[in-house]
Amino acid sequence: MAPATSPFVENPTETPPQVSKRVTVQALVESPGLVSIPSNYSYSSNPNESAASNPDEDTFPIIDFSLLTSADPNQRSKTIQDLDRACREWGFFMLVNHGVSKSLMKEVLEGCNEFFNLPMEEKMEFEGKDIWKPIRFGTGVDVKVEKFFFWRDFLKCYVHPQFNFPNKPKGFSEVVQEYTKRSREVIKELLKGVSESLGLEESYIEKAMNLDSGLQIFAANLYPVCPQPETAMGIPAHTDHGLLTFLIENDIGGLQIQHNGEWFNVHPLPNSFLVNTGDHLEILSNGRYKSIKHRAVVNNKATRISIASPLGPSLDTVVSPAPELMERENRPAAYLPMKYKDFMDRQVEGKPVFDSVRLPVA
Ligand SMILES: O=C(O)CCC(=O)C(=O)O
Ligand SMILES: [Fe+2]
Repeated sequence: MAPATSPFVENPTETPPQVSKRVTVQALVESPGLVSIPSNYSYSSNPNESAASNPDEDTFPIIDFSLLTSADPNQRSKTIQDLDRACREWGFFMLVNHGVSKSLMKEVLEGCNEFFNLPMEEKMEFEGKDIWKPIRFGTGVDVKVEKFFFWRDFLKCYVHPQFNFPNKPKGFSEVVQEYTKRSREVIKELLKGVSESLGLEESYIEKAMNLDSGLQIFAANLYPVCPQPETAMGIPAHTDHGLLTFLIENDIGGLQIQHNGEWFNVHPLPNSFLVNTGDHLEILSNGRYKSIKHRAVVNNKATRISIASPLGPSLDTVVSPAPELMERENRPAAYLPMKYKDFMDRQVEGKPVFDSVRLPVA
């Protein structure tokens, strides 16, 4: 187990000696004369990581939320078709005209910046290893790759069905409560469209996934300026475990997504939400919508902040492919049923959980 003096580990493990006293990336970059990164932040040797290119501007899907909620049935059904294509072909899209105000999004990003700039001892109050801790501050670590550390600090809070958030900086909790409430409403509306795009009744996902007590997380990521950006990694390739994730960032760029086996840089349009499908939408849709791998790289120019807010089923929901879908398509289940909480618990134990629920037909 980690010694008590080195608290910032995402998974219980021994803490590498190189960083035992240097607890966050932010503290590391503030140390005088840092010109190169400590060896256990060095990621370039991983053979699975490859360079990314930019997608053609007009190929990355954009969904106009106002058309999805339009009173004109033709516009709505056309948008549902676009949504289907975006989820099938990319698993990522930009959502525009979503109605969440520009000023609220800006306030949330600024508040996160203020939170990360609080004195260390104030943030330490929220430090912890237990993923079920409702408010958790820490730094990214990968115990599987030789105790490797990522160039990322984070604040992760469970914001629904119960709202948990630090009481500082002053007034920030209220801002985040409003932001997560508004984004949850938009995700729920999108999931109505997704239900229809799967040929299910509009409220299918909401009911089957018990979204009234669905798990929503507010995950703020801080990627400080890195002296050797090509060597470090912000977040390694992963999929998100919920249904849909909303992502915003402070216009710095760094997200890369996998598409047809290649990596692409994604720069969201100003004030848009970047939306991606998660593991449980893949399971529910019996593999029609794949949960797409993505990662965040770092840079040597400016600090990047991103905020991911995924919405998933309620923790006690057992998720399996929608029976109506399997019947209609005459396809067997490609995934085993599993309770959402068990799925998350297993993931933390480092087990390849998504691969273990996926059956050979997927
Ligand atoms: O920072 C980013 O762009 C990605 C963040 C992310 O994938 C996550 O928090 O799950
Ligand atoms: Fe993610």
